[in-house]
Amino acid sequence: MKIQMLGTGSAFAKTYYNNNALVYADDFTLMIDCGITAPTALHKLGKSLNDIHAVLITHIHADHVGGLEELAFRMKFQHNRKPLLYVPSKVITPLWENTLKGGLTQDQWPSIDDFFDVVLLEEHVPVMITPQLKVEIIETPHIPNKPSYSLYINDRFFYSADMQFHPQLLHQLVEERGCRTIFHDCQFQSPGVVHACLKELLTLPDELQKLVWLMHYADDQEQFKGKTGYMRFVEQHKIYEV
Ligand SMILES: Nc1ccn([C@@H]2O[C@@H]3COP(=O)(O)O[C@H]3[C@H]2O)c(=O)n1
Ligand SMILES: [Zn+2]
Ligand SMILES: [Zn+2]
Repeated sequence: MKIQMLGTGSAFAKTYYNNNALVYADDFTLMIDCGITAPTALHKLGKSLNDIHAVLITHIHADHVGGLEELAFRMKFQHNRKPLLYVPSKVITPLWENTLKGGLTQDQWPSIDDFFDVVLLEEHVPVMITPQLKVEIIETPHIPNKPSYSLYINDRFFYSADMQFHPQLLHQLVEERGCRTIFHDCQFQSPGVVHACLKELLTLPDELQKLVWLMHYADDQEQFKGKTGYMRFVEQHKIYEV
């Protein structure tokens, strides 16, 4: 499979788009998260919303779901179809009740099912989105009592959504589950609190750092080139085979 970040920016970055991704497999395009800037980033890449077959949501911060209202309305009015929406079961109610309902609902469309074909995801139950795209959600710590999920794809690629530093999970994925590439959010400022910060990620052993690519970074990313140990930066819009 291939992955192309629509953006690699932190929630408040202004020179990078929101940390959302396009995953390509079997002529199918899955968007991972759809933040405020996702429609603009797609436009910048010359892609139509109609090129997106499905969207997967990790948690309900606006840099991950703020573009869903536009996506839902434009799919309905311009493309006359309902996109597939993969959502962890613990996230579906807050996504509709706390994020989308206010803007989307009207008399004849009272429910999220009027806009999306929803597929609920459960931990430990991988889903075959296409024959070449297997996705498993892993609940990872981000904000207390707000469910947030990272992804383990095709038994070899870990995509953190927004998560606190969790070295045990990274070790387990690499040493016990065959993980070969890790895309990880990274906050430059310490302490991380709700994200892994660079200082924490630099405590990972060299062999693990070599698998790590940093994303979800702030506007001052350039200043940190050469200061990330063996970890590399993901570049937005570049296509990676993983
Ligand atoms: N307790 C919190 C909650 C939020 N935040 C900031 O708000 C951002 C929301 O999107 P994010 O990408 O999860 O990053 C969060 C923090 O920058 C934070 O720093 N501390
Ligand atoms: Zn975020
Ligand atoms: Zn978040």
